[in-house]
Amino acid sequence: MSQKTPRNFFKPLAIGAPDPMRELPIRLERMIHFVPPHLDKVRAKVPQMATQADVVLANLEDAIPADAKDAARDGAIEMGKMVDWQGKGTGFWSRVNPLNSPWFQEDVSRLVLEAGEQLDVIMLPKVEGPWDIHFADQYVAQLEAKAGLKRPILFHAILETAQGMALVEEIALASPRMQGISLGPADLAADRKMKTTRVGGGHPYYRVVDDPNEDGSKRESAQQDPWHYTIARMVDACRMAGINAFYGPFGDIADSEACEQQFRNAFLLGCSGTWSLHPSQIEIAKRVFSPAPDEVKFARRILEAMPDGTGVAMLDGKMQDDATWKQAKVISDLADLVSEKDPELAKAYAAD
Ligand SMILES: CC(C)(COP(=O)(O)OP(=O)(O)OC[C@H]1O[C@@H](n2cnc3c(N)ncnc32)[C@H](O)[C@@H]1OP(=O)(O)O)[C@@H](O)C(=O)NCCC(=O)NCCSC(=O)C[C@](C)(O)C(=O)O
Ligand SMILES: [Mg+2]
Repeated sequence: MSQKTPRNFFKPLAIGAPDPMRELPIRLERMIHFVPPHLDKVRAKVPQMATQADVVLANLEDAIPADAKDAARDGAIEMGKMVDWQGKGTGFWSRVNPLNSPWFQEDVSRLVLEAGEQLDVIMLPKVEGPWDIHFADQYVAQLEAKAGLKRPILFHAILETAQGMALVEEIALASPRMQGISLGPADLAADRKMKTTRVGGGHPYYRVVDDPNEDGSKRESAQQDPWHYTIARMVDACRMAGINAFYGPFGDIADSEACEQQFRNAFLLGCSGTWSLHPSQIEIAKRVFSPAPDEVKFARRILEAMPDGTGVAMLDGKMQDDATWKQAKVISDLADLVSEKDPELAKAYAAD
């Protein structure tokens, strides 16, 4: 048997570590905003970021130069103390360096021992299989016990390798700490030997061409989404495990239109949120990952038309039944969560 027994799955992995969570806390996580914590100027804006983003993340991994890793770690711990994260209802996460790097051990030990009470989630990059999660799980339990933490720290894995992709279901199920998974399109592209130099989004060469026209006129063609399979598979793995799927980074900061479309496709396919690398992407993510008022109103009409969620009803010529009731509930519940945080949208959802 390669799996733990059901009873042991929810036992703490170290004496004195907090009990693992059986249900994930219900949180609005439309965007995970990436902060380079070694830069004093950017770190100074963290209190402001905490009022704008649902989650603020101290990034210690890629994009932080090797000679700034120590400063980034110090900056991340300072970020933990700069804001009353739980009081504010904003998530505080950190992306640590990978397990095979010279920085992982110190990243995790210092974060848990010095900022463990504030830290909601550790993001683990380049996860290859469940063994990576098991190792980090045990290590964090030891540290939680040492720090006397009462609330367990959760894990978020990034899918960045072909092997991680092939084992995504096992990764999603590896521990009760698993909160979610994001797509890492840049590393994944490299590992798969995709011929791209972008961070997410489409590619002008990846397209479908219409059949030839009889008159020989120019054939229509359109770009396709090279991430469709990956995102859909990630969503299935996450939802099977009862955790959340997230899109990830969109590197062309200047192309807000393409960013919005990529985010929207992920939202429609089931993702709860995305990453923002630049302040301008926070607004895009907020727009996309909050359901549109028209959709919310229609969803609530479905719920009202079928109060106990069974039977059949017609709304505007469209058949509704138990399954559309469930779809409507997803949208309505998300709108409730958004409304708690956003009075403007609460008003728009409630308006006739
Ligand atoms: C892209 C960069 C260099 C452009 O930075 P910039 O300074 O050139 O941009 P700007 O437009 O000139 O900045 C305007 C203002 O916003 C500030 N600013 C700018 N960014 C931020 C930020 N994030 N948070 C808070 N403030 C920010 C910036 O400091 C400036 O402030 P100022 O007006 O007071 O001078 C910059 O935005 C940045 O460093 N972003 C984070 C990048 C990052 O974390 N990359 C790694 C994640 S993606 C990844 O790892 C891939 C993955 C998953 O692993 C895989 O696919 O494999
Ligand atoms: Mg990466």
